[in-house]
Amino acid sequence: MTARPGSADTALPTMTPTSPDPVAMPALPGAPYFHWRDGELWVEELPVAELARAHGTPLFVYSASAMRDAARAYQQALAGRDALVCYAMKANSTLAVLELFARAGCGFDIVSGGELERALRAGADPQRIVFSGVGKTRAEMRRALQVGIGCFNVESLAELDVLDAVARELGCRAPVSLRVNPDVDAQTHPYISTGLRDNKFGIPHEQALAAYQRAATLPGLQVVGIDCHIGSQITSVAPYLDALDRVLDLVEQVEAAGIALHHLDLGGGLGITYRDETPPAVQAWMAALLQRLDARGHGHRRLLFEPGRSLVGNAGICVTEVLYTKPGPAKSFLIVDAGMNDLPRPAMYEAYHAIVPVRPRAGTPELWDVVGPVCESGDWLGRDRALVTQAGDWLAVASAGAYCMSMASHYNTRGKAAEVLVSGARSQLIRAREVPSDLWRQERALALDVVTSTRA
Ligand SMILES: Cc1ncc(COP(=O)(O)O)c(C=O)c1O
Ligand SMILES: N[C@@H](CCCC[NH3+])C(=O)O
Repeated sequence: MTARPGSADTALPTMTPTSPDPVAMPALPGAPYFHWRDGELWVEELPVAELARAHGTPLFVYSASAMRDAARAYQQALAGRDALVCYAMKANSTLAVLELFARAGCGFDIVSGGELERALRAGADPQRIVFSGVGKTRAEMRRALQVGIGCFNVESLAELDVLDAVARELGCRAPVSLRVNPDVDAQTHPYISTGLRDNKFGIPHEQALAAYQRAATLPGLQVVGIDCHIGSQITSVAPYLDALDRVLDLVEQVEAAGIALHHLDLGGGLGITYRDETPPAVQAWMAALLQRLDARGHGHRRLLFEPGRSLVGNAGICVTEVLYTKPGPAKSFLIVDAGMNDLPRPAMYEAYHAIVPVRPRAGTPELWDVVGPVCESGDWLGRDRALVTQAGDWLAVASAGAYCMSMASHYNTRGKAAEVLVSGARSQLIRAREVPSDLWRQERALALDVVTSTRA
């Protein structure tokens, strides 16, 4: 009987083993960078088990080649255009990952002062940074202006006025795009849709022309472009084309009003395969956008993109150890050492991640709920997964490169996991595992006299 990571995974393509495997396994979504060799899971030219043994678990393992190739796919699809890929670093903001993308020629999309400092620390060129987000503070604006960032993606009229004031205080002009909310359904999970009129993001497209006219009158602002990001994990081209049409309608109106727009920022959001989704390849998706741009006479414009998930999502896995098996009358649980604090996506969005044994065993699979050690019933990583496993085994949670470590928390005073980056047959620890004292480093012992004894 073939061990499978879950009945739904049967939709994944079957991979030809490089040598006779004791147990044939379907390809992971992160293939070919994560692949089966000699009956176990490998990342590039290293066995995953070797990394787990060396660094312990939970452990995030990333493929540098997967990240580099993903960035290259964008750059190749944009070859011959004046374009910049700004990695949306919220997807995975570990410094070494940022350094990798900076060296690959990417800029960055940031959403906080913290992300700005991380990007600078990683060697980012401030001119290649765009600053999105609905709640930028004055202090964040000031710092971004002082370091000379490329563009603020302004998300409300109120923010325009504040940015104008901050820039004038500093005696400079802030480069701005307005983030337009085109009211387009991205057909994704409601929590990660951002381009509908009900969402908090962007300036409603009906108000955008007036907003541009206002921006053009403010002396602290320099209008440079237009921006639109409609959501995340988008798996079809149609919503992008709808949004692009709305953006181009606006570009034409804004320029007819005498306001020049230098660049178009078309955001990020391209989806990846977690289970059986079939998002368009970057090349095909981009070709459709470029064709529409050309057809409408805007092909000469500078283009910015803000991809996150599609650059890193399938470039990472999380390796976790089975601590206990807990068969029960209603449900059988595999209790593993990674929890919702490490991998929040299932708890937050009921998201699916494939889960496979690092060293598959032969046998008859049983159905398990894979759960973490955190004291919440929502602390699950996978439900009803068909697995052959036992305590002490390592499991790999696939597609864990995006929105896992960057959304990890310290809940239950659990330190964050370690991270390893692999390139060929070499690996580097890029984040050491946190120890408890790391977690209370900023806390202070009680000094106030607030406790009176309740004892008689
Ligand atoms: C403004 C902005 N740009 C880019 C992204 C990146 O999205 P994704 O990771 O889906 O490519 C996001 C997240 O949805 C975002 O909010
Ligand atoms: N955190 C989400 C994506 C949100 C993108 C941010 N705008 C996820 O894990 O899928």
